[in-house]
Amino acid sequence: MQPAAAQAGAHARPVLEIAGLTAHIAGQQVVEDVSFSVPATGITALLGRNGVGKTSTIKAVIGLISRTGSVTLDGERIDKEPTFKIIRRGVGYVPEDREVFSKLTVAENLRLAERDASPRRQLVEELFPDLLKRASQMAGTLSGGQQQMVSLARALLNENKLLLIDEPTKGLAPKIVQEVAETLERAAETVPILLVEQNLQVVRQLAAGAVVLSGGRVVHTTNSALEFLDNEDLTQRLLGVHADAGHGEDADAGHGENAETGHGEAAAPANTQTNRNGAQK
Ligand SMILES: Nc1ncnc2c1ncn2[C@@H]1O[C@H](COP(=O)(O)OP(=O)(O)OP(=O)(O)O)[C@@H](O)[C@H]1O
Repeated sequence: MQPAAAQAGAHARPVLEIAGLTAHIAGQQVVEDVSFSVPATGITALLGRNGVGKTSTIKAVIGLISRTGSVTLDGERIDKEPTFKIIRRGVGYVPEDREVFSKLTVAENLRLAERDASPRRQLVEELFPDLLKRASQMAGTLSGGQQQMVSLARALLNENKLLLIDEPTKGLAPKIVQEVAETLERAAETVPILLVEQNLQVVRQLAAGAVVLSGGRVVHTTNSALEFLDNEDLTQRLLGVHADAGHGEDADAGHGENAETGHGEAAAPANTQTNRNGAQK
Protein backbone atom coordinates (compact mmCIF):
# COMPACT_ATOMS: atom_id res chain seq x y z
CA MET A 1 0.00 0.00 0.00
CA GLN A 2 1.21 3.49 -0.79
CA PRO A 3 2.45 5.20 2.38
CA ALA A 4 0.19 8.03 3.44
CA ALA A 5 0.85 11.62 2.50
CA ALA A 6 2.36 11.03 -0.93
CA GLN A 7 -0.47 12.86 -2.56
CA ALA A 8 -1.24 15.43 0.12
CA GLY A 9 2.38 16.52 0.21
CA ALA A 10 2.61 16.77 -3.54
CA HIS A 11 0.32 19.78 -3.73
CA ALA A 12 1.28 21.88 -0.69
CA ARG A 13 4.39 24.08 -0.74
CA PRO A 14 7.42 21.88 -0.13
CA VAL A 15 8.90 22.25 3.35
CA LEU A 16 12.40 22.13 1.90
CA GLU A 17 13.60 23.25 -1.51
CA ILE A 18 17.20 22.69 -2.52
CA ALA A 19 18.56 24.19 -5.74
CA GLY A 20 22.05 23.93 -7.15
CA LEU A 21 23.52 22.74 -3.87
CA THR A 22 27.24 22.05 -4.07
CA ALA A 23 29.43 21.13 -1.10
CA HIS A 24 33.03 20.27 -0.39
CA ILE A 25 34.82 18.32 2.30
CA ALA A 26 38.58 18.77 2.64
CA GLY A 27 38.73 20.30 -0.82
CA GLN A 28 36.85 17.44 -2.45
CA GLN A 29 33.47 18.12 -4.03
CA VAL A 30 31.03 15.68 -2.41
CA VAL A 31 27.71 17.25 -3.45
CA GLU A 32 27.36 18.59 -6.97
CA ASP A 33 24.54 20.81 -8.19
CA VAL A 34 21.89 18.95 -6.21
CA SER A 35 18.30 20.09 -6.59
CA PHE A 36 15.18 18.51 -5.11
CA SER A 37 12.34 19.34 -2.80
CA VAL A 38 10.80 17.66 0.21
CA PRO A 39 6.99 17.69 0.49
CA ALA A 40 5.42 19.20 3.58
CA THR A 41 4.06 15.87 4.76
CA GLY A 42 5.25 12.29 4.94
CA ILE A 43 8.63 10.68 4.49
CA THR A 44 10.94 11.31 1.54
CA ALA A 45 13.78 8.84 1.17
CA LEU A 46 17.25 9.95 0.15
CA LEU A 47 18.79 6.89 -1.46
CA GLY A 48 21.99 5.76 -3.14
CA ARG A 49 24.96 3.47 -2.75
CA ASN A 50 27.59 4.04 -0.09
CA GLY A 51 29.63 7.18 -0.49
CA VAL A 52 27.37 8.91 -3.03
CA GLY A 53 26.83 11.96 -0.82
CA LYS A 54 23.63 11.34 1.15
CA THR A 55 25.05 12.34 4.54
CA SER A 56 26.94 15.21 2.94
CA THR A 57 23.75 16.53 1.38
CA ILE A 58 22.02 16.56 4.75
CA LYS A 59 25.02 18.18 6.39
CA ALA A 60 25.14 20.80 3.64
CA VAL A 61 21.47 21.60 4.15
CA ILE A 62 22.10 22.51 7.78
CA GLY A 63 25.46 24.13 7.17
CA LEU A 64 27.65 21.53 8.84
CA ILE A 65 29.84 21.55 5.73
CA SER A 66 30.50 24.53 3.49
CA ARG A 67 28.12 24.81 0.60
CA THR A 68 26.82 27.00 -2.19
CA GLY A 69 23.40 27.01 -3.78
CA SER A 70 20.04 27.74 -2.32
CA VAL A 71 18.22 26.01 0.52
CA THR A 72 14.72 27.19 1.33
CA LEU A 73 12.87 26.09 4.45
CA ASP A 74 9.16 26.71 4.46
CA GLY A 75 9.57 29.52 1.94
CA GLU A 76 12.58 31.20 3.58
CA ARG A 77 16.19 31.02 2.43
CA ILE A 78 18.46 29.47 5.07
CA ASP A 79 21.62 28.79 3.09
CA LYS A 80 23.52 31.77 4.48
CA GLU A 81 22.71 30.89 8.06
CA PRO A 82 24.83 29.02 10.58
CA THR A 83 23.73 25.62 11.78
CA PHE A 84 22.40 26.72 15.16
CA LYS A 85 20.03 29.20 13.54
CA ILE A 86 18.76 26.63 11.08
CA ILE A 87 18.12 24.20 13.92
CA ARG A 88 16.29 26.94 15.84
CA ARG A 89 14.10 27.56 12.83
CA GLY A 90 12.76 24.06 13.31
CA VAL A 91 15.01 21.52 11.65
CA GLY A 92 15.63 18.41 13.72
CA TYR A 93 18.76 16.45 12.86
CA VAL A 94 19.31 12.84 13.84
CA PRO A 95 22.86 11.98 12.77
CA GLU A 96 24.02 8.63 11.48
CA ASP A 97 26.07 7.77 14.55
CA ARG A 98 23.32 8.77 17.03
CA GLU A 99 25.65 10.91 19.13
CA VAL A 100 24.08 10.48 22.53
CA PHE A 101 25.93 11.86 25.53
CA SER A 102 27.19 8.57 26.86
CA LYS A 103 28.09 9.85 30.34
CA LEU A 104 24.68 11.42 30.87
CA THR A 105 21.48 9.62 31.76
CA VAL A 106 18.63 9.15 29.32
CA ALA A 107 16.65 11.84 31.14
CA GLU A 108 19.58 14.27 30.97
CA ASN A 109 20.06 13.56 27.28
CA LEU A 110 16.43 14.41 26.66
CA ARG A 111 16.44 17.51 28.87
CA LEU A 112 19.46 18.92 27.05
CA ALA A 113 17.60 18.64 23.76
CA GLU A 114 14.60 20.65 24.92
CA ARG A 115 14.54 23.83 22.86
CA ASP A 116 10.89 24.87 23.00
CA ALA A 117 9.18 26.48 25.98
CA SER A 118 6.73 23.58 25.97
CA PRO A 119 8.63 20.49 24.89
CA ARG A 120 6.47 17.62 23.72
CA ARG A 121 7.27 15.31 26.60
CA GLN A 122 3.93 13.54 26.40
CA LEU A 123 4.44 12.60 22.76
CA VAL A 124 7.91 11.32 23.54
CA GLU A 125 6.64 9.29 26.51
CA GLU A 126 3.97 7.78 24.29
CA LEU A 127 6.38 6.92 21.49
CA PHE A 128 9.23 5.70 23.68
CA PRO A 129 7.81 3.99 26.79
CA ASP A 130 11.05 2.05 27.21
CA LEU A 131 13.01 5.28 27.64
CA LEU A 132 10.79 6.28 30.54
CA LYS A 133 11.79 3.11 32.35
CA ARG A 134 15.43 3.82 31.61
CA ALA A 135 15.37 7.51 32.53
CA SER A 136 18.20 7.19 35.05
CA GLN A 137 20.35 4.82 32.99
CA MET A 138 23.59 6.16 31.47
CA ALA A 139 23.02 6.56 27.74
CA GLY A 140 26.39 4.97 27.03
CA THR A 141 25.16 1.69 28.51
CA LEU A 142 22.12 1.48 26.20
CA SER A 143 21.98 -0.87 23.24
CA GLY A 144 22.33 0.57 19.74
CA GLY A 145 18.58 0.43 19.23
CA GLN A 146 17.90 2.14 22.55
CA GLN A 147 20.44 4.86 21.72
CA GLN A 148 18.68 5.35 18.40
CA MET A 149 15.42 5.83 20.28
CA VAL A 150 17.09 8.49 22.49
CA SER A 151 18.37 10.23 19.39
CA LEU A 152 14.93 10.19 17.73
CA ALA A 153 13.23 11.23 20.96
CA ARG A 154 15.49 14.28 21.24
CA ALA A 155 14.47 15.43 17.78
CA LEU A 156 10.79 14.84 18.48
CA LEU A 157 10.76 16.78 21.75
CA ASN A 158 10.64 20.03 19.82
CA GLU A 159 8.11 21.31 17.36
CA ASN A 160 10.04 21.01 14.11
CA LYS A 161 9.17 21.90 10.54
CA LEU A 162 11.34 19.10 9.21
CA LEU A 163 13.40 16.18 10.46
CA LEU A 164 16.60 15.07 8.76
CA ILE A 165 17.27 11.49 9.81
CA ASP A 166 20.40 9.68 8.70
CA GLU A 167 20.39 5.87 8.57
CA PRO A 168 18.43 5.28 11.77
CA THR A 169 18.32 1.50 11.32
CA LYS A 170 22.00 1.00 10.58
CA GLY A 171 23.51 -1.88 12.50
CA LEU A 172 20.30 -2.81 14.31
CA ALA A 173 18.77 -6.28 14.64
CA PRO A 174 15.69 -6.92 12.44
CA LYS A 175 13.22 -6.70 15.32
CA ILE A 176 14.68 -3.37 16.43
CA VAL A 177 14.74 -2.14 12.83
CA GLN A 178 11.01 -2.76 12.77
CA GLU A 179 10.51 -0.88 16.04
CA VAL A 180 12.46 2.09 14.73
CA ALA A 181 10.46 1.98 11.48
CA GLU A 182 7.18 2.00 13.39
CA THR A 183 8.37 4.93 15.48
CA LEU A 184 9.32 6.84 12.34
CA GLU A 185 5.94 6.07 10.84
CA ARG A 186 4.21 7.58 13.86
CA ALA A 187 6.60 10.53 13.98
CA ALA A 188 5.84 11.28 10.33
CA GLU A 189 2.23 11.88 11.26
CA THR A 190 3.42 15.05 13.01
CA VAL A 191 6.40 16.23 10.94
CA PRO A 192 7.80 15.70 7.43
CA ILE A 193 10.99 13.66 7.29
CA LEU A 194 13.91 13.46 4.87
CA LEU A 195 15.24 9.98 5.57
CA VAL A 196 18.55 8.48 4.51
CA GLU A 197 17.97 4.75 4.62
CA GLN A 198 19.79 1.74 3.16
CA ASN A 199 17.24 -0.84 4.29
CA LEU A 200 14.92 -0.94 1.31
CA GLN A 201 12.22 -2.82 3.19
CA VAL A 202 12.05 0.14 5.56
CA VAL A 203 11.96 2.52 2.59
CA ARG A 204 9.16 0.45 1.09
CA GLN A 205 7.24 0.62 4.34
CA LEU A 206 7.71 4.31 5.04
CA ALA A 207 8.61 6.48 2.10
CA ALA A 208 6.19 8.34 -0.10
CA GLY A 209 8.72 9.84 -2.49
CA ALA A 210 12.41 9.28 -3.10
CA VAL A 211 15.50 11.07 -4.35
CA VAL A 212 18.42 8.98 -5.57
CA LEU A 213 22.01 10.21 -5.61
CA SER A 214 25.01 8.92 -7.47
CA GLY A 215 28.46 10.48 -7.45
CA GLY A 216 27.21 13.49 -5.50
CA ARG A 217 24.44 14.26 -8.01
CA VAL A 218 20.72 13.62 -8.15
CA VAL A 219 20.10 10.89 -10.71
CA HIS A 220 16.46 10.13 -10.03
CA THR A 221 13.48 11.65 -8.27
CA THR A 222 10.04 10.19 -7.81
CA ASN A 223 6.92 10.83 -5.80
CA SER A 224 6.40 7.09 -5.61
CA ALA A 225 9.20 5.28 -3.81
CA LEU A 226 7.29 2.04 -4.32
CA GLU A 227 7.27 2.37 -8.09
CA PHE A 228 10.98 3.09 -8.01
CA LEU A 229 11.69 0.04 -5.84
CA ASP A 230 9.58 -2.12 -8.11
CA ASN A 231 11.58 -1.05 -11.14
CA GLU A 232 14.24 -3.75 -11.42
CA ASP A 233 16.33 -1.97 -14.00
CA LEU A 234 16.49 1.30 -12.11
CA THR A 235 17.18 -0.17 -8.71
CA GLN A 236 19.83 -2.42 -10.19
CA ARG A 237 21.57 0.48 -11.88
CA LEU A 238 21.18 3.10 -9.18
CA LEU A 239 21.31 1.05 -5.99
CA GLY A 240 22.96 -2.17 -7.13
CA VAL A 241 20.15 -4.44 -5.98
CA HIS A 242 18.05 -7.03 -7.78
CA ALA A 243 14.38 -6.77 -8.46
CA ASP A 244 13.17 -8.39 -5.29
CA ALA A 245 15.77 -6.91 -3.02
CA GLY A 246 13.39 -4.17 -2.00
CA HIS A 247 11.66 -6.82 0.03
CA GLY A 248 14.50 -7.49 2.37
CA GLU A 249 17.96 -6.36 1.38
CA ASP A 250 20.04 -3.27 1.78
CA ALA A 251 21.18 -1.17 -1.13
CA ASP A 252 24.45 -2.58 -2.37
CA ALA A 253 27.48 -1.10 -0.70
CA GLY A 254 30.16 -2.71 -2.72
CA HIS A 255 29.99 -1.56 -6.29
CA GLY A 256 31.47 1.90 -6.28
CA GLU A 257 29.88 5.27 -6.19
CA ASN A 258 28.66 5.84 -9.68
CA ALA A 259 25.69 4.17 -11.25
CA GLU A 260 26.35 2.56 -14.56
CA THR A 261 25.10 4.61 -17.41
CA GLY A 262 24.01 3.94 -20.92
CA HIS A 263 22.95 0.32 -20.54
CA GLY A 264 19.49 0.52 -21.90
CA GLU A 265 16.40 2.43 -21.05
CA ALA A 266 13.75 1.20 -18.69
CA ALA A 267 10.20 2.41 -18.97
CA ALA A 268 9.98 4.92 -16.15
CA PRO A 269 6.75 5.31 -14.24
CA ALA A 270 4.97 8.48 -15.30
CA ASN A 271 5.77 10.23 -12.03
CA THR A 272 9.47 9.53 -12.02
CA GLN A 273 12.42 11.31 -13.55
CA THR A 274 15.90 10.07 -14.10
CA ASN A 275 18.55 12.44 -15.35
CA ARG A 276 21.60 11.94 -17.45
CA ASN A 277 23.61 10.16 -14.76
CA GLY A 278 20.83 7.64 -14.42
CA ALA A 279 20.69 7.27 -18.20
CA GLN A 280 16.97 7.76 -18.30
CA LYS A 281 15.04 10.90 -19.11
N1 LIG B 1 35.35 13.79 6.72
C1 LIG B 1 35.56 13.51 5.44
N2 LIG B 1 36.76 13.75 4.84
C2 LIG B 1 36.97 13.48 3.54
N3 LIG B 1 36.04 12.95 2.73
C3 LIG B 1 34.84 12.68 3.25
C4 LIG B 1 34.53 12.94 4.63
N4 LIG B 1 33.25 12.55 4.84
C5 LIG B 1 32.79 12.08 3.67
N5 LIG B 1 33.74 12.15 2.72
C6 LIG B 1 33.60 11.72 1.32
O1 LIG B 1 32.45 12.33 0.78
C7 LIG B 1 31.79 11.45 -0.11
C8 LIG B 1 30.34 11.36 0.30
O2 LIG B 1 30.25 10.77 1.59
P1 LIG B 1 28.86 10.67 2.35
O3 LIG B 1 29.15 10.21 3.74
O4 LIG B 1 28.12 11.91 2.16
O5 LIG B 1 28.17 9.50 1.51
P2 LIG B 1 26.90 8.64 1.89
O6 LIG B 1 26.12 8.47 0.63
O7 LIG B 1 26.19 9.21 3.06
O8 LIG B 1 27.59 7.26 2.28
P3 LIG B 1 27.11 6.10 3.30
O9 LIG B 1 25.89 5.48 2.71
O10 LIG B 1 28.28 5.16 3.27
O11 LIG B 1 26.89 6.73 4.65
C9 LIG B 1 32.53 10.12 -0.04
O12 LIG B 1 33.35 10.03 -1.16
C10 LIG B 1 33.33 10.24 1.22
O13 LIG B 1 34.52 9.52 1.11
